[in-house]
Amino acid sequence: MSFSSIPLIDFRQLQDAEEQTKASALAQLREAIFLVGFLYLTNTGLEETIAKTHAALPSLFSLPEAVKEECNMLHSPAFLGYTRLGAETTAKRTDWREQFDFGTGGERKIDHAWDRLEGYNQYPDDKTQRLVEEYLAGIQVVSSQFMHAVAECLSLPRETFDAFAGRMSRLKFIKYPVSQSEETRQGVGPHKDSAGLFTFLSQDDVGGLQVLNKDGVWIDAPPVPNSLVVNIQQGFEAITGGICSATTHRVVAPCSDRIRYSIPFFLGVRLDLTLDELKASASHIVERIPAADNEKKNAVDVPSEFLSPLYQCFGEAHLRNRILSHPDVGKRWYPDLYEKYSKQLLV
Ligand SMILES: O=C(O)CCC(=O)C(=O)O
Ligand SMILES: [Fe+2]
Repeated sequence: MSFSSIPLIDFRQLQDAEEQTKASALAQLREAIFLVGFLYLTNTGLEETIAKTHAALPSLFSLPEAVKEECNMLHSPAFLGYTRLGAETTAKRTDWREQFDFGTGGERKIDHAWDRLEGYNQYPDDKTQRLVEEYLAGIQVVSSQFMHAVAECLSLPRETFDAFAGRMSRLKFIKYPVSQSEETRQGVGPHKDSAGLFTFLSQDDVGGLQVLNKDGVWIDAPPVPNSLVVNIQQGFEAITGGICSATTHRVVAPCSDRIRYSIPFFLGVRLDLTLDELKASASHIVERIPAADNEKKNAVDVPSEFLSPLYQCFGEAHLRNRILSHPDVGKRWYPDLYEKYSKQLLV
């Protein structure tokens, strides 16, 4: 099978009262997730919140440098806060973007290094805090209902994936400046999202997002008005025993003279889960997953930290990913782990 376009799934139809409509939407969802590997979600009911948030991004990123620097991610062992242009690395190259990371974290008992990933937000101002809180309130409901639909499309009880949900989900506001040279064309390099189960990404109308299809070919995910691009993350990949592989994607910086803004939400997974535990607790899920042919994709793909036996649990794999993506933050808060992970090859 070859896929050069991305399926559109109507969120409202996934919970339609009319049985036939719902069954057909669930069948489309099943094919999109397990055989194609990514999708656009429409009709989420969040259109107004999303439009309002996008409208606020240009002035947020135009705040004085000193205000943005005050909430620099360097102050946060949870990797929350502001990242200036040039401070982030993916696939060993510098990403050409600026961003704010937020989360649904808070007070945690710290037993392991990765427990520190679930920490406090840093806001540049009250207006941004209100926006983030409104966005999170809406997207948390949609993402949780989406997970219920994923279970239903496998003929599993609706709540099946609730047991895997993490305490912390993440939200980012991203700005990709206009790229002026070949070195700055990597908006973000090829990667699989590592924070959890699924990503719900709102992009503006500039374009530049690409996903790797099952044939191992990069295809454009062009802007579709009022939609969210849904990607599979490494947490879901691990729950499915690696059968449903995480979506590899990247952003090639816009060649146009326009700045690009995007807003990804990463639905979190439990940091304490281990691969061994999953083998025991998720076997009834794995047996329902339709197998896709990933051979060509795997030949050119980036590795999955979550599936590596090098890490004790999801939390450690996610922490490694954060430390290597934000090396300045990693060196500051986790110097020993930075040394260790930066020398370690994924197996
Ligand atoms: O900005 C985008 O469209 C994608 C962002 C992304 O993949 C990420 O931040 O993980
Ligand atoms: Fe991503």
